[in-house]
Amino acid sequence: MSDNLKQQAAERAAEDVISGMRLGIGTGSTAEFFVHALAKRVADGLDVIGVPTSERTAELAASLGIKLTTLEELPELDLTVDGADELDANLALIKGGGGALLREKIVAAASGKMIVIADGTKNVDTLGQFPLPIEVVPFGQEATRRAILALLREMGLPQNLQLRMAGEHPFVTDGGHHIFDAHLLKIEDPETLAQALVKIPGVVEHGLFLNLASKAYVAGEDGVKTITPASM
Ligand SMILES: O=C(CO)[C@H](O)[C@H](O)COP(=O)(O)O
Repeated sequence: MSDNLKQQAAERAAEDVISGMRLGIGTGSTAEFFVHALAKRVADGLDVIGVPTSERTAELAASLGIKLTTLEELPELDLTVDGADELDANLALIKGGGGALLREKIVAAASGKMIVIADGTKNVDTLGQFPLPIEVVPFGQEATRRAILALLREMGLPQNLQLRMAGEHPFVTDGGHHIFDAHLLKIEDPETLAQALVKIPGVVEHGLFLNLASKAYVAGEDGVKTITPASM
């Protein structure tokens, strides 16, 4: 069922794409539905060029005949369409469940607009039930972990960090980094946390996407709802 809802949200976003657009293309199962919907429109003559946010998305999009380039070649994009692990009413997001948060954030920030696509289970009042991914450089990782724990303690947040694993080894991102998943339960002040995390040496990026999304299509039993942030 949730797959069907993801597909509905993705297909709605594909309708917003017009010929000539330079597109950021997200990562994850919902984004994959978007890639399929986009590919159908490309087969019907839509002329777009995409920058994928992961190797996985690049492979799928290329196999379906979507023209691709890199952010080096095309550093300014019109629109990024991507999934999310959580979104609140203001379109603050947690992303990175699929491990692509760094490229996803760079691509979203280089885009004039970002549309989030999700099924209704991703909608939350307060971010934090989904563990917050924090991408770190492997060098000195234990020192970085301790610095993150000290910050969480200072902010009165649970000090529960898990190194993401892929079988017996740490999960490695497309950028060659590792990920700590922070189980925080409720992030009451995402702005302060976001600003403090990036100041820690060794932290490359985190999965709080704030003031990046301009619109979300969220699919539920009663159809696809459009959400825009109250503050924008
Ligand atoms: O941030 C992401 C990948 O890094 C994904 O967008 C997020 O994990 C949602 O994935 P899915 O659409 O499979 O539920």
